[in-house]
Amino acid sequence: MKAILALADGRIFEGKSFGAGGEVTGEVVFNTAMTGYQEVLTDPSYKGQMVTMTYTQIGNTGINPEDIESRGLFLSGFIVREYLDFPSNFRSTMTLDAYLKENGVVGIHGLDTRALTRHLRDKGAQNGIISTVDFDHASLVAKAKALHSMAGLDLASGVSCDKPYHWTEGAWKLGEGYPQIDPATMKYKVVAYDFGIKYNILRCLVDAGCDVTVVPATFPAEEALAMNPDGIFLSNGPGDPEPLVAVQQEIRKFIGKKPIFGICLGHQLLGLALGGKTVKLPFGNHGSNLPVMDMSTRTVEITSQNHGFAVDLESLGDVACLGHENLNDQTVEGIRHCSLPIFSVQHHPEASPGPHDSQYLFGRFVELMEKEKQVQA
Ligand SMILES: NC(=O)CC[C@H](N)C(=O)O
Repeated sequence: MKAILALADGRIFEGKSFGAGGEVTGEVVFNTAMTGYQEVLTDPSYKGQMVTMTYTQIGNTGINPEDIESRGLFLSGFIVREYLDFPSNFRSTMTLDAYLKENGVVGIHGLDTRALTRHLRDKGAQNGIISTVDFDHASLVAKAKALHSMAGLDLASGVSCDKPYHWTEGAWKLGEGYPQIDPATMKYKVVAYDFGIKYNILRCLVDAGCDVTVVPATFPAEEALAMNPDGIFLSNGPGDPEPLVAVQQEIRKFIGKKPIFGICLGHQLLGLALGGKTVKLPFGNHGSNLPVMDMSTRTVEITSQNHGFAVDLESLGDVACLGHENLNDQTVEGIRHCSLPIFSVQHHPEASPGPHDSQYLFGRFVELMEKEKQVQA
């Protein structure tokens, strides 16, 4: 069956349908990861977006029940060069096509994703529409043009959990799967704010020795402080951080009281809570092969990233300094509070998919909590 992708600036790509049929809209972004499409599909930070993979063959490792990063699929469309319907992977239990159908995600394949990526890189990420029901170019472009920009949209509240829960699962091991860890053996009590949290972040926190309670995006800071945690974690999530004003106000209540670690949207929210500003990037960074420098050690790490917004360093004045820098576009990749045990990164140390170079950051969070414990003792 035919499918068409139309961009708001009038560019049209014709291809074939796979996954669910219908008509969907969203901001079109490109992801440069060569593997891990299942983790990309289940990353809640893609809510409101349609993702094109720059890697050409997608579907060849199928879908398995273990590599999911959240309770569902939140992106609206999936765009690939060549969809392969015959997976070869000992863990695969279904095809990508069946998975997208089951979850109502519209897919398009057989289009020139390199031309699409170059277009987005040169003109910027923009709204688009995929349709298997309307093939009129002018009508599709008009619908794409009428969409609201990603800037200004609060999407995190829609993907967060509804009530607090305890997380006890550790990292996956070949032949063993995911272990359940006894919270009694965990040394650090962490309250993790869920703005669209990826499961592997929770597993990495558990592996680092944290007893994790996940709380909804709107959870009052007073209630979190009443749990007497050793640290506060702020998760990744979709959309623009700026409209999440109430969340920023709650985060401010932890500053000076608890060690804080933020990832991606959590990092941007922390920047805003510290009095800084965020900006929308032309096409962002989405992939698992992006170089970053840790400014405290000048070590380069290859990272997993998925963001369209970034913190503006100058707006933070002398409250926080540059913790990490993106070596491709020199954007702020992390910030460190000048005097308090507070830091955050724009990239994803939990990887999933991606290299594990940055996993040491969970250890850094634990070190900050340990130091605080000793000061309190
Ligand atoms: N992965 C994330 O947390 C993304 C953060 C934010 N939605 C952005 O696009 O910049």
